[in-house]
Amino acid sequence: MSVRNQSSEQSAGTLYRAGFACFVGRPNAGKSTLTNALVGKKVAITSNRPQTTRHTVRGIVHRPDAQLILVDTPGLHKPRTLLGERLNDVVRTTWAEVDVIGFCLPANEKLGPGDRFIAKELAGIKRTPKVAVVTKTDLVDPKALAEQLIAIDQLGKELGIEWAEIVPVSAVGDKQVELLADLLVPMLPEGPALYPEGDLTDEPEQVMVAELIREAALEGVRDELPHSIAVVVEEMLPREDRPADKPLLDIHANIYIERPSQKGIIIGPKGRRLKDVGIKSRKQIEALLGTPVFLDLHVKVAKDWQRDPKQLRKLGF
Ligand SMILES: Nc1nc2c(ncn2[C@@H]2O[C@H](COP(=O)(O)OP(=O)(O)OP(=O)(O)O)[C@@H](O)[C@H]2O)c(=O)[nH]1
Repeated sequence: MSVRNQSSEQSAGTLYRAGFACFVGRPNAGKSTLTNALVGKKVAITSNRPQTTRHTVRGIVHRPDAQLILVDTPGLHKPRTLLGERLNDVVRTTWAEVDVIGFCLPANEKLGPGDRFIAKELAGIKRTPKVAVVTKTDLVDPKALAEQLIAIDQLGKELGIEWAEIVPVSAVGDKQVELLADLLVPMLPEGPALYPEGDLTDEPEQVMVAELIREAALEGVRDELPHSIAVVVEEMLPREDRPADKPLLDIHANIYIERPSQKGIIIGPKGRRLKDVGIKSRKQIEALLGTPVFLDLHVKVAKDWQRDPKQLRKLGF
């Protein structure tokens, strides 16, 4: 078994690498926290670069030697319906397309049926390297950690998964997060950066909120409006005079389209579509920010915004 510690030798070499990784694992395994720890406070603005990946980019690790792009996969579920099976096909396709998969397993919980279910699926993905990431190591003592490492090693043997690495990390305690990046990078293909460094922002919440609205607004009309919508969050303010246990966040956002003729597509008959976009994205924003939200959406025309540098700047590109 090769378990990596900070003292392990690190990859040398001057080649530049760029590629994709995704973290999988059951709910609460620590995937988001780890992504944030790797990427830092900045998140990717990817709205205008659909050609690079079909997957939602969660964050980009920029390093002198590499660019590691972390993408989201939808969760894998025990399929009970045909739709469930189709969704799982999407997950498998993503797994086969990324350059490396990080399988997150919390150090403080015994391997369970949920982990096994995902591991069995991973075993079917032969070509993509799989790294077992033992998360939340700050919550256990060395003995418990050692036992978990052995259990994961055995799980791999039992299911025929060859772990490229088994790496214990603590995202909260900032232990071995850097090492994890060092181990993932050599698994990426050689090649130039896929995103310019400027594609990062310090305002993750605002950008993510705009991105959620944009996704919802594009749903079902992608063919008609492929890249011609942009969303700008104008204001995010807690509503005044609310009791402390009933906060409300007011969010005002504009959906920009290029031509007046596109307005009808976004708004829909009797405004129904825009209303649905509002309901759907509000739920997701509430889940993201953990607070009730009042979402005020407006549709505006910014003529030919994709071709106008001034407009592009205003729209955050
Ligand atoms: N102590 C400790 N807690 C952690 C660590 N990483 C994550 N957590 C906590 O574990 C919980 C779940 O973490 P998330 O990062 O949201 O897990 P996730 O896998 O993204 O969860 P889903 O979004 O439900 O799939 C949160 O309460 C985190 O604060 C860690 O390194 N140490």
